[in-house]
Amino acid sequence: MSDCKIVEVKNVSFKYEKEWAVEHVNFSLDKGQFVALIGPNGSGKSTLVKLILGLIKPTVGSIQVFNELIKRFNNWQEIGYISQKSNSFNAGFPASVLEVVKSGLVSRLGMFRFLKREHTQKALEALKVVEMEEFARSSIGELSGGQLQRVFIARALISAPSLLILDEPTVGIDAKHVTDFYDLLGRLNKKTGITLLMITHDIDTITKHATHIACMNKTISFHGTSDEYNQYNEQDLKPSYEHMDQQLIRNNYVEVTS
Ligand SMILES: Nc1ncnc2c1ncn2[C@@H]1O[C@H](COP(=O)(O)OP(=O)(O)OP(=O)(O)O)[C@@H](O)[C@H]1O
Repeated sequence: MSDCKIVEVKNVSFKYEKEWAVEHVNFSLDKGQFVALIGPNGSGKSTLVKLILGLIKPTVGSIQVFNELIKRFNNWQEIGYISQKSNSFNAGFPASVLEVVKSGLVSRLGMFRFLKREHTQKALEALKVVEMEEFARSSIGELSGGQLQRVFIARALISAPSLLILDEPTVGIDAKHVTDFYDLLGRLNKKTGITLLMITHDIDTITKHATHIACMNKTISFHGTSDEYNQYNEQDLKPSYEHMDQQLIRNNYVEVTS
């Protein structure tokens, strides 16, 4: 499963104007992994994701996606992205769930060319994957936060990406539905082999679902399997946010452990 590097970040640092937001990051994502990226507020997680998406360029270092340097990569359909902003989607927008999912084809087909019957079929299939097909004809405004996130995943899945990146997708979803949502992502990852990279603050629950955990505080201070992360925890070495702060201050950055 892990024969192909989906993302390879090599010694990347990035600064916005004067402040370094990301420092000396070495990080890779292998095919089929479900990686949770955790770390305190302002630790550079979203910045790392923006770098991987090519939205900003590294100040130092290089990034490859699907074995290609990011500046040469143009197959962006391979990457689905669900941003933090999707949580603030205008629920009053007059569209059905099906229409929202089909809009995921706009970047591939252009506006107004996603209305064919085969595209409706694809949208229904994507909704089935996220267990939301019964809501296809509902208005998007009728859905709960958790249901809305599933619809956004379906919208991302309709163009069949190999990598799906999610930036704090559970903000505003109640605890019970957060677990259901992570269960769904875990099933999606196992069934389809899609690679997942997700920023989250749900440190306590995410190890049950993700295959790997990466901890960030400007640099990557820990990157290993969820079991390795739990062992770290048992030895009372869990890279809690406070611990990560101290490490960062002491060492400036800490070597990746895997
Ligand atoms: N557009 C920007 N211009 C200037 N500074 C920025 C910008 N975006 C982020 N920063 C700064 O870069 C640092 C890293 O921010 P980033 O959003 O990547 O962290 P994060 O770990 O994703 O935080 P959170 O968990 O709160 O979303 C922070 O100090 C932040 O204030």
